[in-house]
Amino acid sequence: MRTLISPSLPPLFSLHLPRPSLFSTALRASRYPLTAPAFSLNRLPSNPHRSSSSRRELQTEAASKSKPFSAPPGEIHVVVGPMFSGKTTTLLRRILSERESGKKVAVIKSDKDDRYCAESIVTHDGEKFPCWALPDLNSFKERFGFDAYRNQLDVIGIDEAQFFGDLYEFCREAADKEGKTVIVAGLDGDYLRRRFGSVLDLVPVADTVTKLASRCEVCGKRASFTLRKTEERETELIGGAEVYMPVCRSHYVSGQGVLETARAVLDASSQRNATRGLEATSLSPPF
Ligand SMILES: Nc1ncnc2c1ncn2[C@@H]1O[C@H](COP(=O)(O)OP(=O)(O)O)[C@@H](O)[C@H]1O
Ligand SMILES: Cc1cn([C@H]2C[C@H](O)[C@@H](COP(=O)(O)O)O2)c(=O)[nH]c1=O
Ligand SMILES: [Zn+2]
Repeated sequence: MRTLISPSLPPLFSLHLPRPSLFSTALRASRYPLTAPAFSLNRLPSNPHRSSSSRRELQTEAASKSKPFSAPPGEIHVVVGPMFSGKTTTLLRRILSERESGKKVAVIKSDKDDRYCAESIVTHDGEKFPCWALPDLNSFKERFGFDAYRNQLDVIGIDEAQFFGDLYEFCREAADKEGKTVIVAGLDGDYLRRRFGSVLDLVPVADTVTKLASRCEVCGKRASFTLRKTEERETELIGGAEVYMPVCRSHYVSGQGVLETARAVLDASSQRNATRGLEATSLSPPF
């Protein structure tokens, strides 16, 4: 593997390029487009064939091209865990603390989650904070106002992040290019412990990742998983304690095994009942 940049030398002079590489070709073709902070304008190499005024022109041109990169870098913080583990509570605390320190904040949640209240994020303990309930994250900038987004917003909280298909693109752009701090709360896994939406895709671009735990409803131990108590099998199913319970690993494994069998039995019986005009109902937890 070849090291292209040596940390001990100034960035532009430290490239070891034995023959034209993609990097040097692009650099020549676009006349110094690399104006992100790592490539400081003061270090533009002096070219004996250029006058100092044409160097100044180059620097001005480069400075104007650097605008998209001129926002200070933002941050991405991801908070995951099963249901009832305190994700919304944690998001709320961090948002309040950012606001107390003078930052301008906004919170977004998926409009799919219509439990409790449409215009607020609400914890399972009833704490609330006003939010934008949206179908996707891309619509946020327009709804908030492009100007207000650019100039009057520092911190964005996102709750129920598993429901946003454009989560990864939105967060990366907000933090990398727009200098925003993004705090993301969502389920890492669904009721079958499969990755949920694109929350986990954020891990490589996140500054911090926190996995919270709840208490197992059966034995009181640490609960890292969510068990669905009803017969439904679709991935997305909005609900609270009437549908889901937090469980530890051993109660997930035993419960899920029994529930899957019960779902299969119910499927078969509902098919039989459908032909007789009856309907199957919900399951009881198998503990
Ligand atoms: N089985 C449960 N049913 C209802 N509420 C619960 C249950 N277990 C814990 N809670 C409460 O939910 C709170 C966490 O709520 P919240 O922050 O909304 O969690 P999350 O966003 O992770 O679902 C806990 O502090 C606890 O008081
Ligand atoms: C496990 C699981 C959950 N959901 C839904 C249920 C709730 O509406 C939200 C999670 O809310 P919380 O703030 O984490 O309590 O997600 C789902 O649709 N599918 C699932 O498998
Ligand atoms: Zn348990």
